[in-house]
Amino acid sequence: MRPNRSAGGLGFAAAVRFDPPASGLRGSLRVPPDKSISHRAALFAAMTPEPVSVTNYLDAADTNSTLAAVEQIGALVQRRGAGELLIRGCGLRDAHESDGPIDVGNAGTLMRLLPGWLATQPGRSWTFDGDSSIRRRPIDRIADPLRLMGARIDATDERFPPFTLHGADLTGIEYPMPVASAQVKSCVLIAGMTTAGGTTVIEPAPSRDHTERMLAAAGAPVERDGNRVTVRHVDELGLDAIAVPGDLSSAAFWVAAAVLVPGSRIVLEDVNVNWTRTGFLRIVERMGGIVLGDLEEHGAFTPGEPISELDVAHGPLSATTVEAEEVPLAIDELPLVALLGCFADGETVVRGAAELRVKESDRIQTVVDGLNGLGADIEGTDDGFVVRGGTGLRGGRISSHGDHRLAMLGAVAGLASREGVEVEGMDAAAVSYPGFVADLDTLLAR
Ligand SMILES: O=C(O)C1=C[C@@H](OP(=O)(O)O)[C@@H](O)[C@H](O)C1
Ligand SMILES: C=C(OP(=O)(O)O)C(=O)O
Repeated sequence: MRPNRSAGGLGFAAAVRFDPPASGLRGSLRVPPDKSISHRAALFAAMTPEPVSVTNYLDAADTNSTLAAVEQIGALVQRRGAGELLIRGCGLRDAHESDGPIDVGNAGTLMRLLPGWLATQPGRSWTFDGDSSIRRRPIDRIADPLRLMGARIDATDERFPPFTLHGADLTGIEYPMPVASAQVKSCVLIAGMTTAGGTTVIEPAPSRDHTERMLAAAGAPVERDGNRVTVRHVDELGLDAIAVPGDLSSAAFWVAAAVLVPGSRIVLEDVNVNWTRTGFLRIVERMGGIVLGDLEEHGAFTPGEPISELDVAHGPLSATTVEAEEVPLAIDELPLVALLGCFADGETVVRGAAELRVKESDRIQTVVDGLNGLGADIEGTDDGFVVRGGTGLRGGRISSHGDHRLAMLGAVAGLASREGVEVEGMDAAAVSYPGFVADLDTLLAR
């Protein structure tokens, strides 16, 4: 049976209702292409002097901002069909100055990675800006290492967009990162590949490694030694083709929905199962949820990313604790851990996740307020949350606060609740998953 869903309102304020379905989610689905890998595909293609073919590129607001940005600095993007692009780049040392500011929209990844490349262009400057959410997100985390390498960055209140970046001939550094952030690591490695002696970043804990994999595929010498990642000098990148796999962070919403809604059994196809992204699946498994898939690192996709199907069924859950070292491996899925915690026996705790406070919204505050408003018993801490679970959710109304992951969290909460949930600002899902509601219809139609 179709869910009872009604939409009202205009623009970002549109509210959409998600009711518990009469039977579970069923069938198979291809989730959208990976957002992190799509951003990197466009950026790396733009840095490459020869044309690069990209297939299965994510057509969503964030990754469209990246295409617009690379066009603004001189790359030509030919759109050949759904998700199919041919990108003719500028080469590593010839990014053009842009007429106006580069608008990163809502995309933190674009705002933190592109400066890594542009900082290497001596004598040229660019201004970056974005939406109201991006203007609250710090850039000192990339400005500090880029300044140590020789670039100049003038930021609003020292650490926020809009900011202006002045490129320079950079010097290599060895950089112990104060936060476990794949965006900072990627920025420094991208900048580092033009430095004479190379550049090393030291991660406090492993984070997603798509940049390292793409660097290696493009011929940039990159090595890992424990938590140290070093990139060495390269004159130009060489890449022919990039095929983007399915996004685990988007798949995670269906994993949670299938685990929570009685009678569910679904298969998600061609999902990227890079170990640095599958922390959420390990957490779900620890809570007693059943997700079957081939999570070994083989079956490589281009360039060097493993994929698998995920076979997920409804089942009971028990509480778990997520500690700091697991956080970067499941960072964007932690709101879903809070939701699962509401249905799990015992107390679910997430610690060491203060980074959630500087995402598209303060995801500790918005998750805690949002789920408590639906009948949860969840308490925020400085660096995470504590959920007293087992009673499920009544339902009610939740705001996305313009945050795509909050919007989709609200939808899944509605499916799992007793009385249904109205999500205010569901349109925010278009940042990473424009087809979310249509895909839900597919899983409810079987
Ligand atoms: O490198 C990336 O593509 C990303 C890294 C993570 O951010 P941080 O590096 O800030 O943790 C993640 O939250 C974001 O959605 C995408
Ligand atoms: C935090 C996210 O992305 P970004 O940092 O690129 O805005 C996200 O997608 O949840």
